[in-house]
Amino acid sequence: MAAKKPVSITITGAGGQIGYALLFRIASGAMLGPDTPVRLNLLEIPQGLRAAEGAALELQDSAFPLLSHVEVTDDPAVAFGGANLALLVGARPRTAGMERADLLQANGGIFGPQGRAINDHAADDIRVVVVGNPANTNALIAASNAPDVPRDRFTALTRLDHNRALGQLSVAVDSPVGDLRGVTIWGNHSATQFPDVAHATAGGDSVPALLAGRLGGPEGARSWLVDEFIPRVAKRGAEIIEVRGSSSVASAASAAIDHVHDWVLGTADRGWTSAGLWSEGAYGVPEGVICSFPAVAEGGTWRVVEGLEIDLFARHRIDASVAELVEEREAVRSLGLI
Ligand SMILES: NC(=O)C1=CN([C@@H]2O[C@H](COP(=O)(O)OP(=O)(O)OC[C@H]3O[C@@H](n4cnc5c(N)ncnc54)[C@H](O)[C@@H]3O)[C@@H](O)[C@H]2O)C=CC1
Ligand SMILES: O=C([O-])CC(=O)C(=O)O
Repeated sequence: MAAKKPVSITITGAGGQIGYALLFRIASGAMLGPDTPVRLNLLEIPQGLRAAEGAALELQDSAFPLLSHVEVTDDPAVAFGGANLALLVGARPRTAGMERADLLQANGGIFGPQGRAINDHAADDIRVVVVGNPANTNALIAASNAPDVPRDRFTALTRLDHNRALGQLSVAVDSPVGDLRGVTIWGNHSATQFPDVAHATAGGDSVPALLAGRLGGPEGARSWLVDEFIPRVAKRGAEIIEVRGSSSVASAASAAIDHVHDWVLGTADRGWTSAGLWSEGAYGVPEGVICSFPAVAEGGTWRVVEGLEIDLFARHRIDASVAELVEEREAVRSLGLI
């Protein structure tokens, strides 16, 4: 049998923390499966090149049978040349005294040029996931600067929020995470996100009913969701920073791998997951923001799961997070970034 052609994967910010947690798992086959060789193109800024080069040395020392080549560069045209997949991790973190507009502008300087480089140099089947924050709006900037690439190839990572929700629910209803279905993260990867369990099941049983059974009825379940579950998931990033002394790294890398794995290989019979996708108007979300939706993937394409009943409580929460996405879009538009 002819050897499979390696999939060319660009990782930006490869010399950073999440990069270091990602590279070895991708090279081991965790993302694309045990029979798909990979070629890794690591993009860094000049200050980050040595760290990326060090990681490349360690990749060589790991002798991964699936790893065909590693390239380290600070030139986006080289890094995205022929790329089939791109994980955009490198971003400008918020520093003391920085307003949101400053952060959006600084990231516009990264994701605009990277979008153009993807447009001009990537392979026709390029698929992009943005991890670097603010992930949804950075993905919007990149997509808007890549007019020749179909919009639905640009996504933002909200799988970490989804996995966090599964982790919390697993404890709350005493069910293995693998038995949980029907959880959704709606909106922005920010504190306004809405982790929604109205349609969730555990081993086939309704999660709202299980919660009510454990928490003294529907009111107890509602209080737990509003006062504990939703804020815990939405603010988990801050909790990790406080406890660990630095932001989520391994869980973020793991979620990025889950996102790409499911996008390329499909969600099959595991039900829906959550992904930040270009809105075409589903659930009343305005077109042209990158919003987290319930989503399944098949044949390399994400599809929003439509037709879910949205009650008034959910509607308010979704609308609030979408309003933030629209505000961010207006801010980057007024800065001339999209
Ligand atoms: N969407 C999500 O669920 C999550 C997102 N994040 C975000 O991921 C991003 C990366 O986090 P870490 O790896 O911990 O940060 P880090 O600071 O350790 O690494 C970032 C790397 O990106 C590089 N970089 C900066 N500008 C670049 C550019 N223009 N091109 C290529 N590389 C560039 C830096 O040199 C650095 O090595 C942050 O924005 C963080 O907020 C973190 C956790 C979860
Ligand atoms: O909160 C942060 O700074 C990092 C992040 O996006 C997360 O952990 O969800």
